[in-house]
Amino acid sequence: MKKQLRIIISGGGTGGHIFPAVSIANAIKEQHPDAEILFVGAEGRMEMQRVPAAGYKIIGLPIAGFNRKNLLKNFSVLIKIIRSQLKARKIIKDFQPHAAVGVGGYASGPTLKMAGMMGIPTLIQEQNSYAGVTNKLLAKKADKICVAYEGMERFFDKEKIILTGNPVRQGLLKSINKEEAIRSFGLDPQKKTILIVGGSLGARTINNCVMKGLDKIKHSDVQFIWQTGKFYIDEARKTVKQAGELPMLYTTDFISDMATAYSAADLVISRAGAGSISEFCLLQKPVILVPSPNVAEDHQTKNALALVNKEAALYVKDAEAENELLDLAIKTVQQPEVLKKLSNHIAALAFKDSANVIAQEVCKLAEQYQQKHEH
Ligand SMILES: CC(=O)N[C@H]1[C@@H](OP(=O)(O)OP(=O)(O)OC[C@H]2O[C@@H](n3ccc(=O)[nH]c3=O)[C@H](O)[C@@H]2O)O[C@H](CO)[C@@H](O)[C@@H]1O
Repeated sequence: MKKQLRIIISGGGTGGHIFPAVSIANAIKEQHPDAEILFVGAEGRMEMQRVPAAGYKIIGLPIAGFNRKNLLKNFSVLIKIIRSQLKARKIIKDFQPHAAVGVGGYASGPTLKMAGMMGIPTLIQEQNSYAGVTNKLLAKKADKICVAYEGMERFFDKEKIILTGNPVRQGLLKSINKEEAIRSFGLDPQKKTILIVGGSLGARTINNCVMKGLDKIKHSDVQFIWQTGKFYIDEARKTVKQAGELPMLYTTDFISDMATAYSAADLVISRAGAGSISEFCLLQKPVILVPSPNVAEDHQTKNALALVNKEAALYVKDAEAENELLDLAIKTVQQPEVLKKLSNHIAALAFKDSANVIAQEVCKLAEQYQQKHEH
C-alpha cells in the first residue's frame, strides 16, 4: 500500500507566485488524492487569503524583503529573516514533509533553505526568463529546478533544469461562450473587446493611459474591460465618473474569473508578468505587452522580448505607453489578420501540461525520500 505523501509549498507575495503554487498543489492532489499539502507564506501578503480560498492550509512567516532604498531598515529585516528561519524549522519538524517546493517570493527563502539543511529534497520553480535572487540562492541545494524559458542554464546547473513552462490555474482552460462572457461584463457582443490588465496588483502606467485616454475610448467604437488593481481603483472610478457616461468601459479592481475575461477579449493589453504570459500562450490571446520597468533586473522586458522576437506579441515600452498604447490597441483590434497571426504565433509557445509535469517531479522526489527514511 502506498503511504501518504506530505509536501510543503512555499512562496508568494504576488499572484505570479501564488497561482502556480496552487496549481501545482491541485495537480499533486489529482495524482495522490490523500497527499497532505501545507503552504508556507509571508504574514500579511496576498497568499494568506488566496491560498485558504483555494482550499489549502497556510502558515505565515514574519519575513520581509530587503529595503534597497533605506539600508538602516535592513537590520530589522535581518532579524525577521532569522525569526522566519527558526519558525520554518519548527514547521518542518512538526509537519515532517517528504519534499518542499519553492515558487519564489519572500517566504520560499527561509523555508527551502531550512528544508535543504534538514535533508528534505527541494524543487524550485522559476517563472521568469531571468532568475530571481531567492531562487538563485536556493538553486545550489535544490534537487530539481523547473523553468519556463530556454537558456536558464546561465543561472542554474544544467543537470537540474527541467523545461516545464509555468503552471496556470486549472479552471482557466474551461471553454466559455464568448457572447455570454461579454454580456457578463454588461458589454455588447457585437463590438470588439479589449481586456486591460496590469498583473495581479495593477499597473500605474497602464491605468494612466486609460485615464488620459477616456475621450479616445468614448469615440473608439471598441469596448474595454479594465482591471486597475486595488491601489488605483478609487482614483480610476473618480476619473471615469468625471468623464460622464462610458457604457463601453467596465472598470474593476480585480477580476476573479479570468477565464471569462479572456474569452470576452479579442485583444489584451498587459504587463509582462510570467504567469500572465503563460496564460496568453495557452489561450492563444493576441496581446500588447507593456513590461514593468520596476521589477528586479528588468525581467519583464526579457519575458516580453522572448515573445516579441518570435512575432508572438506586440510591445510598447512603459515610457512610450501614454503616447502610443491606446492608439495601437484600437487599431490592432480591428485588424483580424494581425490578430490571427499573433494568436497563431503565441499558441506555438504554450506548455500544455506544466502543473502535472511539475507535480510528478515533486512526488518522485517525495517518494524516493519516503522509501529511504520510512522503512
Ligand atoms: C510587479 C511584479 O513584481 N510582478 C511580477 C509578478 O507579477 P504578477 O503577480 O502580476 O504575476 P503574473 O503576471 O505572473 O500573473 C498574474 C496572475 O494574476 C491573475 N490575475 C490578474 C489580474 C486580475 O484581475 N485577476 C487575476 O486573476 C492573472 O490571470 C495571472 O494568473 O510575478 C511574476 C511571476 O514571477 C513576474 O513575472 C512579475 O514581474
